[in-house]
Amino acid sequence: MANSSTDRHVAILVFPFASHIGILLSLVRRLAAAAPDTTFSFYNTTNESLFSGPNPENIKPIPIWDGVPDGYVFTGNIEDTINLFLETAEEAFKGAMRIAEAETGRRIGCVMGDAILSFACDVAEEMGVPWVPLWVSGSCSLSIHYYTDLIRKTVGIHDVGHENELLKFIPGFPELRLGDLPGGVLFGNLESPFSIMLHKMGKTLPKAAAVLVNSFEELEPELNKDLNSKFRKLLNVGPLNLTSPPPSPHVDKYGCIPWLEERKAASVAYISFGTVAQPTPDEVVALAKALEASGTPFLWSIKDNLKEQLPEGFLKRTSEQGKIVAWAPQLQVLSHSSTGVFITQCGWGSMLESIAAGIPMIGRPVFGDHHINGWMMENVLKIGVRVEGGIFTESATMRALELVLSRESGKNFKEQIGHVRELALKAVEPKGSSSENLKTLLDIIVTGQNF
Ligand SMILES: COc1cc(-c2[o+]c3cc(O)cc([O-])c3cc2O[C@@H]2O[C@H](CO)[C@H](O)[C@H](O)[C@H]2O)ccc1O
Ligand SMILES: O=c1ccn([C@@H]2O[C@H](COP(=O)(O)OP(=O)(O)O)[C@@H](O)[C@H]2O)c(=O)[nH]1
Repeated sequence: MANSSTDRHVAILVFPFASHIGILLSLVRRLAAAAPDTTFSFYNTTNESLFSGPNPENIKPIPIWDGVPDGYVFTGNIEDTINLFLETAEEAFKGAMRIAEAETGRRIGCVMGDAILSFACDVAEEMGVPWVPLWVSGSCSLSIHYYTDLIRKTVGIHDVGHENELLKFIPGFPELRLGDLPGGVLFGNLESPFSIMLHKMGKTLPKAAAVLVNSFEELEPELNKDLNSKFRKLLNVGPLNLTSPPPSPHVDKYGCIPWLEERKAASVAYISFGTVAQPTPDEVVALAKALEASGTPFLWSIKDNLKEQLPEGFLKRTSEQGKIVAWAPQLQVLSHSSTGVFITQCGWGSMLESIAAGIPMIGRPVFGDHHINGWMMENVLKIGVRVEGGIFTESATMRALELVLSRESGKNFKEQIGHVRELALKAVEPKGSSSENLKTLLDIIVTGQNF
C-alpha cells in the first residue's frame, strides 16, 4: 500500500563519482522544493561539501559504505574504486534504506537514483514500489547501452582494428563509427563490474516506471522517439544546469571573472577536462604549444599534477596571454562575453553547459560517453569540432582553434549553437518540454500516479 501523498518517502541512490552526484542532487533539490511534504532520502558515500550549502529540509542525507576495505591501497585508477563500490553497493543501499525508513517513520514509496545502479530495479521490485532511474548523460549514450546486445550480436565483440567500421542499424544513428561507441560496449574491459552494470542497465530500463534523461527532447528528437517506444516512459528533464541550477554560484577562488573582464569579446579559449579525465602529458605540451604559437588568450583549468608537464618557461612567456587555475567557476566562465571557445573532453554535463551559454566547442574525448557525445557535437548538432586524430597535437589544435575562433566557419558554429541554445531555453520555460516532464515526474513519485 503506497503512502499517502502527505507522507511520501522517495529513496535516491547515488553513483558517488565525478559529476554524477551533483547532477542527481540538483534534480532532487528541484523535486524537494516542489514537494515539501515528501521526504527524499539521499544515499551517498560522503555528503559534507554537497550539504554545506542551502538545501531543502526534506532532503535527508544518509551515509553508505564506499566498499573500500580497511588498508586498501588505491591504484590511482578511478575504475578500480568504482568496481569496489559496485561490488558491495546493493547490500549497502538496502541496509541504509531500512535505517532511513526507521528514522523517518515513512515507508519508501519510490526508488530513484543514478541509472548506472541497475540493481535498484530489483530492490524496488522486492519493495513493491516503482523504479525511476536518471541517466546523467544523453539519449545517444543511453540508446547504445539499450542496444548493446544487438550491437554485439550484429558486429561481434572486438578489441582493436574495427574502430572505423560504421554502425548503421540503430535508430537515430545514421553513421556512427564503432570507435565512437561508449567504452564497455564493444571495446575495453567488458567484464568489469562497471561494464557489466551498464550492460544490465540497458536490459533493465524497460522495467522502469519512467527513465529520466539529463537532456531535452528537442536536442535528440529521433533518438527520443525510438526510446519512447522501448520504455514505459522517457522523460527528458534537463538540461539540469538550467532546470535545477546550483543553489549558489561557484566561488571564483582564482579570480577568473576579473581576468576575463580584461579580455576582448569572444576571444578566450576556456579549457577544462571535467573532474575525472586528464589529457596525456604529451598532449598537455602540444596544447600549450598550440596556445602559445597561435597567441590565443586562454583560461585553463588543470589539475596541479598536470601543471608540472607544461613546457619550460611556458607560464612566464604566456603570463599576459593566459591564466592557469586548479578550478574555475565553469558556468560563469562559459557565460562570460570574453569566452569564445570551450576546449573540452566532451563530458555531457560540460557540453550542456556550453550549449546553455552558446559557446562552440573543440572536443578531445577521453573515455566513457565522451566519444559519442563528441560525435553528436560535431556531426549531428554541428556546434563544434573534435580535434583531428582524436588527440592534441600542436598542428591539429591550431587548426581547430582557427576553425572555431577566426574563420567564417567560426561564425557558423556560433550561429548554430545559438539555435541549439534557444531550444534548450525554450525546453525549460514553464510550458517547455522539460518543465512538463518534471510535472509528470512529480505525479509519479509524489502521488504514485501517471505510471
Ligand atoms: C555517462 O555515460 C557513460 C559513462 C561511462 C563512464 O563513466 C564514468 C564515470 C566516472 O565518474 C568515472 C569513470 O571512470 C567513468 C568511466 C566510464 O566509462 C568507462 O571508462 C573506462 C576508462 O576509465 C573504460 O573505458 C570503460 O570501458 C568505460 O565503460 C561509460 C559509458 C557511458 O555511457
Ligand atoms: O574547473 C572546473 C572543471 C569542471 N567544473 C564542473 O565540473 C563538471 C564536469 O562535468 P563533465 O560532464 O564535464 O564531466 P565529469 O566530471 O562528470 O567527468 C561540470 O559541471 C563543470 O561545470 C567546474 O565547475 N570547474
